[in-house]
Amino acid sequence: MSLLSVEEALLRVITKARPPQRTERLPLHDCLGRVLAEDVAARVTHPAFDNSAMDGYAVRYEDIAEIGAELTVVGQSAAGRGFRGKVGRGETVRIFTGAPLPVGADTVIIQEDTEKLPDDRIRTLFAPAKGRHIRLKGQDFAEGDVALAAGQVLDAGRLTLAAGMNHESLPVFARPKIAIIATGDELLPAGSSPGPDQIIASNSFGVAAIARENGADILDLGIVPDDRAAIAAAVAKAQSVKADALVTLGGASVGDHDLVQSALISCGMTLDFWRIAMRPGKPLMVGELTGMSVLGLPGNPVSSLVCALLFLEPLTRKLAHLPPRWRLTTARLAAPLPANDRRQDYVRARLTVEPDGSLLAHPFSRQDSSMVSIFAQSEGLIVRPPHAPEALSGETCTVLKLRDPA
Ligand SMILES: Nc1nc2c(c(=O)[nH]1)N[C@H]1C(S)=C(S)[C@@H](COP(=O)(O)OP(=O)(O)OC[C@H]3O[C@@H](n4cnc5c(N)ncnc54)[C@H](O)[C@@H]3O)O[C@H]1N2
Ligand code: MOO
Repeated sequence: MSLLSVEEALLRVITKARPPQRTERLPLHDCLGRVLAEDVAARVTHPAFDNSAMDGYAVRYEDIAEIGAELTVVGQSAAGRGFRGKVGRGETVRIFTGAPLPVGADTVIIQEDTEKLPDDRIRTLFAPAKGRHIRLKGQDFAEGDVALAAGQVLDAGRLTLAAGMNHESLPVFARPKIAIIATGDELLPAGSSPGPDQIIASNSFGVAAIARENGADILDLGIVPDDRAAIAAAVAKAQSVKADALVTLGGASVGDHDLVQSALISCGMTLDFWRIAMRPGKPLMVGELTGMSVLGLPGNPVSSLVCALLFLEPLTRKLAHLPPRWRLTTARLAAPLPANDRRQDYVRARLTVEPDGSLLAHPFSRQDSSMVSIFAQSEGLIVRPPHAPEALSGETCTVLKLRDPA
């Protein structure tokens, strides 16, 4: 059986996904990490008026071109309370950072470059260039300038700019809705008392976390038994809330109780592919059901998490209009690895930082895809391409980073 490569599988997941065009208007504080749905133009000009960048004195350049000029202080311009008069020959106005530049002045001399004389007079100790320490009206942006564009992700700088442009709310794309169904007769919710042969369903939490941190809202449809009608009922729920994607957990393999694929096909799903050359995660299934992307993840906890990182994360980001996240980096192996077979391997590893800032990857000796404790301790996954030869300690390897090393 020839298996689809990880790259080909990812390409197929991504090219078929259609990002929803739903938008909403949110207060700025709720916009962090959201994606702008429209271009945004400035409602004001910034700076709104010529103003001082420093605390000092507003002067006429021609008066202070020579060091040692003596000037009379005729008033004060503070932020929010400007000087209404005019600066004439031999005159200056005490000015503070952000305060409007008075009429007549064209330069600011900082107070450290002056000394006070009796009778409200000052002497200059330095001759700044003409126009020094002045922020000109509109030098940042002018009313009507489109300074933020549709598709941009809102971060600290862009939120500050939006507020500065006098927007209290912004039009953003709605977060895509992703429904999750855990399947398996053996599963019980976390916090319950497992009887014989029962286990706690854990995967939904990690899979939901991956979707959430990449911009999705989650609809956790809970646990359904290995039963076609029960699976169909849960799928109908996902359709009724118009989920943009459906993720199933478990029942993806070839056992007699692995019914997810056939149940979904009975519901009308078009199967795109099933099974890929990857470890863990071989039984990944991908399809489409009434406009909903469907990802069938394997039940083993580590398999479902690795598949979620490799396929659900990029799918979610596309549905959320977010750019791809670049998780790959390089490290040196702290231990040798055996030659690989035909499946691209994602080897759980701890990462440490060397004194020169480079990363060292320490593969765990136990890689069973049921061992969620090992995954939870891993800072990265060493990527072993299909048929990679044996790797020696100290060799450079590619790592998919899960979190920053401590
Ligand atoms: N004959 C073959 N057997 C298997 C193959 C194969 O190719 N031929 N593939 C293996 C691989 S690889 C994987 S991965 C698993 C995946 O199987 P399923 O997706 O059908 O998963 P289940 O059988 O439902 O569960 C596997 C394992 O994980 C536990 N599980 C399931 N759901 C959850 C959950 N939500 N939270 C925590 N743990 C869960 C379940 O109890 C099982 O122990 O198939 C291999 N078999
Ligand atoms: O690919 Mo399975 O996910 O090996 O355990």
